[in-house]
Amino acid sequence: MTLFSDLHVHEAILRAVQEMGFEEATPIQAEVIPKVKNGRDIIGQAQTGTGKTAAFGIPLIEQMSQDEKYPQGLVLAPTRELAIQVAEELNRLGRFIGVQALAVYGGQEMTRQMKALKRRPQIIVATPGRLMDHMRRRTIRPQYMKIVVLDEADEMLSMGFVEDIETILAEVPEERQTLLFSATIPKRLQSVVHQFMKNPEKVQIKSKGLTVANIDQRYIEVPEKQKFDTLCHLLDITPPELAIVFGRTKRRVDELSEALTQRGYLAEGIHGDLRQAQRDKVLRKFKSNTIDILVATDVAARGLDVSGVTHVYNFDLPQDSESYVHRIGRTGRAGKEGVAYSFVTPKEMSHLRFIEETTKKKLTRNDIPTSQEAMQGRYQQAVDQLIKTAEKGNLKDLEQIAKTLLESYDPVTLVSASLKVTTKEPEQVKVTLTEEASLRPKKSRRKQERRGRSSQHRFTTESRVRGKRKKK
Ligand SMILES: Nc1ncnc2c1ncn2[C@@H]1O[C@H](COP(=O)(O)OP(=O)(O)OP(=O)(O)O)[C@@H](O)[C@H]1O
Ligand SMILES: [Mg+2]
Repeated sequence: MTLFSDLHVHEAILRAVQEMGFEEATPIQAEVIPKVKNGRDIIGQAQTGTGKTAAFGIPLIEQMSQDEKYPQGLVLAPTRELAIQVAEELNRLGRFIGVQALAVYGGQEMTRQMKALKRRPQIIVATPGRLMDHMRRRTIRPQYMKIVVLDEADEMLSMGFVEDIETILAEVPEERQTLLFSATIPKRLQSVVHQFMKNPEKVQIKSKGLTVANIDQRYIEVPEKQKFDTLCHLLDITPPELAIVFGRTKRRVDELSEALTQRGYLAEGIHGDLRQAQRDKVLRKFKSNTIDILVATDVAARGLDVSGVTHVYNFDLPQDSESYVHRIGRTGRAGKEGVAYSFVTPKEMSHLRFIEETTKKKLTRNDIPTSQEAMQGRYQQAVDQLIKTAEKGNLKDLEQIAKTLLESYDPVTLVSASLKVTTKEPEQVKVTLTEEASLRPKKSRRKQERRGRSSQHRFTTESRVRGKRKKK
């Protein structure tokens, strides 16, 4: 066990860390913090939800000086939501030491960002496209940057941001320190990565596989047409606290969130074609538990840290095993337990085997849940609701009515009837989703790696659009 004080973290940051409730450093933090302080370039790989943000955030904040006029630290992130989240975490860590971070991302008014830049934050957290806009307008000058962090580096590089990152780094002083983090750093990207770095040291937290042990990973072999009922049944059998359902395309996400709403679940969708204000609103509702199901494309797969996510459903199996790792990693964070279900069509079974081989983790097979099981689940929810209400008390107003009813009916009939009234109706609403084609069988990993970087194919509609980067 390593305490933050053992790592000689600045006192003001120690205070912040305490307030955030961190008792000890996670393994990646314990390894990375001293190394960054020594000035090394670092490639940090550790599983999802293990505190990589603070691993780079703490030493980054420590090296910012308060009297510089220009930003000295830069964090690049692949999505807007992640940029916002990382800036928030840095601001929490930096609040007592007086270091500020600002998120700068597409879809937000330029004027607003320019105004915020006038407050002279020491750290800029940005999506690459918007940062380049600011650099062109000279509203952000990278000449004084000392440290650059590429969070979710593999995603940014395989998304088609390589040129942007090259452009950005060309303007950052050579003698900078470069840090690169992700839960997955595929071999095929290592040569790209090295071009941005000086003799980097790889820090990899040893683990059995790419995924965390506290996620219970299951799969259900299910024909495309039965996926939706299967999802509803699972939601009824074990209602999640918060759940994320991943779909392959934007259309899929729209249709799914609509269908779930029709069936009475509190769900909303998020994807790259929505206006930023809408994306923010949906995420806010999810974080505040106003909705309990977030339906998303891979735009929500990377880095997002929402506490209380108990379940992830891969409604559609992802193309890449990296995407699988990150999607399911939205649960089981910071040592908590989580469950991840993946729906696999019969034709996709070989693709599932490929994912298992890459992540070094076998998934547990589950049968398709039956309507009876779902019905039992709904009854159980009614029972829970009844007991909760009974235990809460404050039922005085109804007591007399209850007594009168008991004079004419027996208690068993009455309780059964009240359960029936509170039980959620079974699937009456007919729902039809546009069918998605099964994924083509994936080549074996070795063959794929031999084919080199050209094999970073990304077939999904979402990724193709994201590849154009402005749409992110
Ligand atoms: N030392 C710590 N003790 C307890 N909780 C921590 C600690 N460090 C970070 N956390 C919390 O753990 C959660 C996950 O951290 P973080 O988002 O940095 O994970 P990550 O490794 O970047 O995951 P991902 O690969 O999904 O991006 C956050 O809520 C963070 O505040
Ligand atoms: Mg992260």
